[in-house]
Amino acid sequence: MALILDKVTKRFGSFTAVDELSLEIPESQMFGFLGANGAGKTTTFRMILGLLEKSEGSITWNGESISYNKSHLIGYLPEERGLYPKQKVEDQLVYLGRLRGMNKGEALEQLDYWLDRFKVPEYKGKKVEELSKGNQQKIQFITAVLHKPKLLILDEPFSGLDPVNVEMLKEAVVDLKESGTSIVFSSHRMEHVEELCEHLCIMHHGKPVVHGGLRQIKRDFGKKNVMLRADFDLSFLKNVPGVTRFRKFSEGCELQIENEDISQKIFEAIQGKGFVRTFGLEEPSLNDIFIEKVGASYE
Ligand SMILES: Nc1ncnc2c1ncn2[C@@H]1O[C@H](COP(=O)(O)OP(=O)(O)OP(=O)(O)O)[C@@H](O)[C@H]1O
Repeated sequence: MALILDKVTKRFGSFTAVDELSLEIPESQMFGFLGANGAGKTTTFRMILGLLEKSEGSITWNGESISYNKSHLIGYLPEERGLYPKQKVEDQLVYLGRLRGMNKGEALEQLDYWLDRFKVPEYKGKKVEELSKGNQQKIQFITAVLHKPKLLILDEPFSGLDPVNVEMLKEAVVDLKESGTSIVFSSHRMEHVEELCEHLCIMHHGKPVVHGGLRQIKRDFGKKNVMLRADFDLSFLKNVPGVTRFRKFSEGCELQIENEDISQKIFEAIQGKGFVRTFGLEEPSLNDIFIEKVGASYE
């Protein structure tokens, strides 16, 4: 069973923000949504949650329509964080937990668990406005997961966090996935999606330009990368037929090649030229795939 979007479209007046989007998001997995600003990710999430009316199409979770406001099975971290600045963390989260079907004891137990896990137990009695932006985000994440949702939608969960907190949050979502939660998240950082997701979708102008399993997407792309480090100038390799991109860096270069066979030609071309320290054939990165399909990088 899964979350299924069938030809989902959202129009704002004459502008189409999401255009006949069909996706199958498998259960108990992590699904990544990539796309440039304005690609339609948040609009899609809001339609999945029933917070925004679809213009066309259908969305079902395990065969039934879903609504964030009616179901305690869904957790949501919105892009526009929405905690009350003047209220204490404890009061606010107990209140929100109760709205999601928990009693006070359960909400407090979960709150303590998460505050300890995020190494911030002292925030319990603080007002939200007293916390830094990144720490407010951790509290907002706890709000989304407090009631142990089965489907968790996270809009840009890692944005604005320092590297230590990014790791902490990543570990938390991996654990949630392993305990059976289905997680859908958006990110501008392709390496996060690459690291965490089995399935993904790259949105572009409201359409999915790439969609499916990460391994299959990379296999279908065909092109590979060759990493080279050598004690001689490698620039001549950009002229080898089948080399589609040449990137020089301090100690070597990265070549994008049309297919795996070209690596043999590269190997032959460097014979006898000097000392080669690294020669590696690598899968394309999601960034490579994004550049090819969308024509621009996020970074
Ligand atoms: N309420 C609205 N009225 C009119 N246009 C809207 C509305 N909400 C979103 N849009 C437009 O729909 C498009 C998709 O927006 P959306 O917020 O879904 O993008 P996104 O992929 O989440 O972008 P970002 O990465 O910047 O958050 C944008 O062009 C946006 O301006």
